[in-house]
Amino acid sequence: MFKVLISDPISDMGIQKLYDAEDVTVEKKTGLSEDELAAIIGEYDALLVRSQTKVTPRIMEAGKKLKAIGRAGVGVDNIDLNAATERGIVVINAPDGNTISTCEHTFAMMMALARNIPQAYKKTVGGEWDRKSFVGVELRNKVLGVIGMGRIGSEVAKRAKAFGMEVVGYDPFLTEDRAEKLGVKLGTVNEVSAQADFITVHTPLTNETRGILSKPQFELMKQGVRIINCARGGIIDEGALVEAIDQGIVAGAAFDVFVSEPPTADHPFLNNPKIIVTPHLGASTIEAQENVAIDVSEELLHILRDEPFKNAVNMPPVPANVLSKLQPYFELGDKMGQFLAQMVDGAIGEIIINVSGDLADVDTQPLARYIIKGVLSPYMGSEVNIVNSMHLAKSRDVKIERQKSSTTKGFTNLISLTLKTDKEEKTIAGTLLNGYGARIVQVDQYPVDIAPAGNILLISHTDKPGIVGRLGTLLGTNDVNIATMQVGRKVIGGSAIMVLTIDKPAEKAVIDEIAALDGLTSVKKIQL
Ligand SMILES: NC(=O)C1=CN([C@@H]2O[C@H](COP(=O)(O)OP(=O)(O)OC[C@H]3O[C@@H](n4cnc5c(N)ncnc54)[C@H](O)[C@@H]3O)[C@@H](O)[C@H]2O)C=CC1
Ligand SMILES: O=C(O)C(=O)COP(=O)(O)O
Repeated sequence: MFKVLISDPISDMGIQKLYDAEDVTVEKKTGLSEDELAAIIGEYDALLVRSQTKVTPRIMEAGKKLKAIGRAGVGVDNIDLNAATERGIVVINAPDGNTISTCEHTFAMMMALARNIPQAYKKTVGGEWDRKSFVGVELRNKVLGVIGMGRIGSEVAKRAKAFGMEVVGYDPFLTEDRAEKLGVKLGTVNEVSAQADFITVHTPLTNETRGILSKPQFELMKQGVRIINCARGGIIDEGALVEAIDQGIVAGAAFDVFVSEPPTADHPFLNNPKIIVTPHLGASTIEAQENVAIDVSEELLHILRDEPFKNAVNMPPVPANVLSKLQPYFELGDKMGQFLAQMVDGAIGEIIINVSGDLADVDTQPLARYIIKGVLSPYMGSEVNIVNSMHLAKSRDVKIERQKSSTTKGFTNLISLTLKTDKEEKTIAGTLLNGYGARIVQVDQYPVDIAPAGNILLISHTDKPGIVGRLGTLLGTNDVNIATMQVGRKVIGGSAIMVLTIDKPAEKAVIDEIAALDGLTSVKKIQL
């Protein structure tokens, strides 16, 4: 039974799938301090959060069973992604479900700002009928600057066009083509700053976006510009904004987010009549909360059940066409990695993955994650998974090389895997055989046909009469039943290999006895 902890308020309707799952129990405990969360997180397989819970390295360290952290929303700046990746914890978000709500909140803020609605409301309910202090501006014919033209920024731009605004946008990934489709003029941050009457930001908070609008940009802006931030506190420098308002450059600002949330009572935004604020409400609609909770719950179930999932934040996305081609080979890759790692002696220094056939048409990085996981798992057990396998290999200075070649040796696809250790270099090759499934078809220079599963003995010996018989007798006396057996050699009387699948793992004492047989050079026990 998987245990899921929900530590922020999340729509009950949206997480119904989790409640309904027979293999999952759900517990809700909101408003926990870091100490309180650290004390209980060890019991849970998954944690579901919004933006309040700070998922620090300490929480992950205490979360020994944590397999996944789900973020019911977009921004994951409250989750330490590096710490999650190092520990093999998948972090998923729900990137699509709150786009429209946040876009609409941005518009609500822009209009409230243009017409002084919060300030006018306050006076009116206070008993004053003040019409002259709140003369606003129209949006029509104004220039809207949008920094960050992703999901939310693009939706804001579309609506701005409907309001008769001209839009100038900046986003390092915005192509001329897409800008044209959206009817948006492209500009740099400084050009946007200089041309706009309203500026709204819709980027994540990163080292590049922190303070993207600061003193130098405010100095370029038109007198009377209005600024909106419904993305993340810190993208617009809070101090520089207050200064620009005092200097009369900025006529007003609308903020949904703060550098530190909630802001302290003396925060300069809270008593400035030109700044309107909301408490991080962008995604707070019934619809958005249901959408993100549904999306994240479905993904969590996939991860817990070891099924394919799509919105991992700490793994590169895999396009659907690549996934459909590679997915059948994931298990083979994992097993080949395990097989070869148990075959070699010495410390692994380099892993070379070579693919040929149809597989060579696509980016093999996702397959490589499975292969590396397989290579490392005999040493690291369940500590390694497809999220952290690359990271763990690199952090141990293991070189990973991915190659493609055109020789398939008669197979439709072939994966060839080489491990270089400080003592030796070994290669195996595997494929999926139509109707037969995964097969290892080559061990070093010997052609073989091995289903990569169960208990395998890999024996190197000299090709001479009697060895097979002696080995069979020895295993029989020790009550080890041979299921399949293959012998491979290049020349008569030369070096040869034997591959046996046996019905139960051979004890160490039996392996030692086999190793002592005359004519044997090595015996390796491989468990898959
Ligand atoms: N206030 C709220 O409640 C909510 C806030 N958000 C925040 O809104 C932001 C945007 O969300 P989405 O549009 O869904 O994300 P998105 O990933 O679709 O868009 C972000 C865009 O920012 C762009 N970007 C990244 N670095 C940039 C830079 N240096 N300069 C300019 N553009 C840059 C990216 O290329 C991307 O197009 C996120 O920070 C998210 O956390 C999202 C939902 C609710
Ligand atoms: O999705 C996002 O990035 C948000 O900022 C929404 O945050 P919330 O889930 O409302 O705490």
